[in-house]
Amino acid sequence: MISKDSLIYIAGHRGMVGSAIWRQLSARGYTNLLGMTSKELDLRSQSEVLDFFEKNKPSAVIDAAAKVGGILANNSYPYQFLMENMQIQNNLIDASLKMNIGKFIFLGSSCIYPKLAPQPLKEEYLLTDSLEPTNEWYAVAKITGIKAVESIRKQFGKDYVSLMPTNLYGTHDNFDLNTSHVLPAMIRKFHEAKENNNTPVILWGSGTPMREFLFVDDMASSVVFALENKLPEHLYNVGTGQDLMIKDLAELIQKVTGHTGEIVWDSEKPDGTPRKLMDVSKMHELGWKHTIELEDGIAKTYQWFLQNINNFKEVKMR
Ligand SMILES: NC(=O)C1=CN([C@@H]2O[C@H](COP(=O)(O)OP(=O)(O)OC[C@H]3O[C@@H](n4cnc5c(N)ncnc54)[C@H](OP(=O)(O)O)[C@@H]3O)[C@@H](O)[C@H]2O)C=CC1
Ligand SMILES: C[C@H]1O[C@H](OP(=O)(O)OP(=O)(O)OC[C@H]2O[C@@H](n3cnc4c(=O)[nH]c(N)nc43)[C@H](O)[C@@H]2O)[C@@H](O)[C@@H](O)C1=O
Repeated sequence: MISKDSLIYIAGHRGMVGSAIWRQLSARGYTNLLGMTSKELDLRSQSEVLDFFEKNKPSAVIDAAAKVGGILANNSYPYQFLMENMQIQNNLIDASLKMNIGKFIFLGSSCIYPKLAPQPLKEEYLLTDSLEPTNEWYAVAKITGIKAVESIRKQFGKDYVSLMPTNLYGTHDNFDLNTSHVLPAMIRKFHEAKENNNTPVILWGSGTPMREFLFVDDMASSVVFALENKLPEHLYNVGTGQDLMIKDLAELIQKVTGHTGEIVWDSEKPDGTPRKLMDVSKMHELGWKHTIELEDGIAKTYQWFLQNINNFKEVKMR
C-alpha cells in the first residue's frame, strides 16, 4: 500500500504531465518524491535504469517520460518515436518487475486506437483495425507498453496499470512550433501575430478534424487516483468525453489571445486522424472526472505562457 512517505519515482518529472503530477502529489502531502532529468539518467539505457532502481528501490513508479510531439514531429521522425519510446518504457517496466516494485502507472495515448474506430473510443477497440499513419510508430510503441503492463498483471498479479490520455495541454507545455501539439502552437501563433499588427495566422491541414483536450492538472489527478486506488482492469481512457473541430478551436484561441487578423489553412500539412473522442465511462464509474473545461484551461495556459514567455528555461520554444 502506498503511504505519504513512500518513495515515489516520477519518470519525466520536468515534463508537462510529470511536473503536474509532482505538484499534485506534493500538495497532497507526499513527502518522498524522486525525479531525474534526462541528463542525470538516460532512460534509453537499460544498464543505467537497472543501476538506478537497485540504488533507489521506489515503492511506486509513474512513467511520464517519453519522446513526445505533435503530428509533424511524429510524421518526420518515425524511428525515434518508435524506438526511443519502446526503450524508455521497456527499461522502466522491466526494472520495476525485476526490483519487485509494487505499483507502476504507464501513460499511453489516444492514438493507440484504430484510425477509423467507432466513436467514442472504448478500451476494447485496441488492436481491432489499422492505425493512423502519421503516428503509428509512436502508437505501436505505446501498445507494446500496454501489453507489457497487461502481461505483468496476468502472469505476476502486480498492480500495474495503463492510462490512455487524450490530447493534453496546459502549463509547462511545449511551444516549439515544429514539435508541439496543436493547442500550444495556436496560442503562440495567435499571440505573436497579434503582437505583429495582426498578421495572418497559418494553421495546418483543413481544420475539419475533431480533437478532445484535457487540461494537464486533470490528467495529473487521474494519475493520483490510479496511485491511491487498485484499479480492477489494466487499461483506462482518460479525457473529458467532449471534442470540437480544429477550426472552432482556432476561433476560440483567436478570441482568447485577441488576434483580429486572417486565418489561413495550409492544406499541404496532414490532418491526421479525423476524430479520436474517448469513452471515459470506466474512469467515471470508478469515481474520477475532469474538472477544468476547455475555455478556462486555454485562459490558464495563455496566462502561464505570457508570464513565462521570456523565461526560455521554462517555456520550450527552441
Ligand atoms: N502531451 C500530450 O498531448 C500527450 C502526452 N501523452 C503522454 O504523456 C506523457 C508525458 O507527456 P508530456 O508531459 O506531454 O511530455 P514532455 O515532452 O513535456 O515531457 C517528457 C519528459 O520525458 C523525459 N524524457 C524524454 N526522453 C528521455 C530520456 N531519454 N531519458 C530520460 N527522460 C526522458 C523528458 O525529460 P527532460 O525534461 O529531463 O529532458 C521530459 O521531462 C508521455 O508518456 C506522453 O506520451 C499522452 C497523450 C497526449
Ligand atoms: C496527442 C496526440 O497528438 C498527435 O496527434 P494529433 O492530435 O493529430 O496532433 P496535433 O495536436 O499535432 O494535431 C492535431 C490537429 O491540429 C492540426 N493543426 C492545425 N494547426 C496546427 C499547428 O500549428 N500545429 C500542430 N501541431 N497541429 C496543427 C493538425 O493538422 C491536426 O489535424 C500524435 O502525434 C500523438 O502525439 C498523440 O498522441
